Amino acid sequence: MNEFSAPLLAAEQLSVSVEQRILCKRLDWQVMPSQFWCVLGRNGIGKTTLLHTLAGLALPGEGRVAIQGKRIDRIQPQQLARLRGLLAQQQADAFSSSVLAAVIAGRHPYQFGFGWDREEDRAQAMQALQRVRMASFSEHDVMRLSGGERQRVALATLLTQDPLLLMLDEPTAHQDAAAQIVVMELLRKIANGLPRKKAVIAACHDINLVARYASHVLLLGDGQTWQGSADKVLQPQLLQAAFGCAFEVVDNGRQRMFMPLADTVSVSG
Ligand SMILES: Nc1ncnc2c1ncn2[C@@H]1O[C@H](COP(=O)(O)OP(=O)(O)OP(=O)(O)O)[C@@H](O)[C@H]1O
Repeated sequence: MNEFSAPLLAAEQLSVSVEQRILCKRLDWQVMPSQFWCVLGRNGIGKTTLLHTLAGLALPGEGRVAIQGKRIDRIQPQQLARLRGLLAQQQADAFSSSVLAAVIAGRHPYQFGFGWDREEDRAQAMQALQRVRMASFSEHDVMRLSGGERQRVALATLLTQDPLLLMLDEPTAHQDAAAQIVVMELLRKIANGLPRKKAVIAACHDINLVARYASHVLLLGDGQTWQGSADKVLQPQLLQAAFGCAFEVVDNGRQRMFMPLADTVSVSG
């Protein structure tokens, strides 16, 4: 097995809990290079907790996570930061900094000695800002950005970190309609990019963006998960089982769209 045919990420019999509640039980899951997985499921089902566990930021209740065949808890932090990176759902800035400085921070897994940034680090950071359409903000203060702008700057930081496995918690949540396309196109391009060594996992809420861009879907339901190609998992009956409401499928000839049916959603308090 070589680096292209071996799983980039493997979860084996992974159970994830919060306090006494089991969010995910004995999950077996493999992410191969060049795949773009989206994780779907209702609020509070455990997408963030699962991503944090897969990233090695939280311990699993049972089972294990391996990246390129190596247990994640046995990988040195600097090496781990080259293998996987996580875009958190929200960014908290405790102090002022320029956008460019915040993005250059993504180069830390490659810095040694005093850790001063090199010209190539700056160039890489500027290129990442261009890819997320934020280059003109490079000298702005991160504390003065809008929510959507700040999130795209965080995405640029992840791009400069340049890990093999990009994990993103709701990367389109704060983005307008056009910016959502920019973000999802970028993620698909990264997964598909030559030499096909990378993969993307993104927790998402927009089923139609997922249908348009993801190659694979992990759908979390209560005590149950469904996984596979996006076409296989994005089925109205599976979505209904996971979200508790019915979906109408509209096919415009280019793409299937999933519309939740309002009269199947319980809105009474
Ligand atoms: N630190 C914590 N302490 C206690 N419970 C927590 C903690 N963090 C999360 N939870 C609970 O764990 C469950 C899963 O939360 P998580 O954030 O993983 O869900 P999610 O699927 O990402 O939700 P959303 O779609 O709303 O972002 C929720 O019920 C949440 O209330």
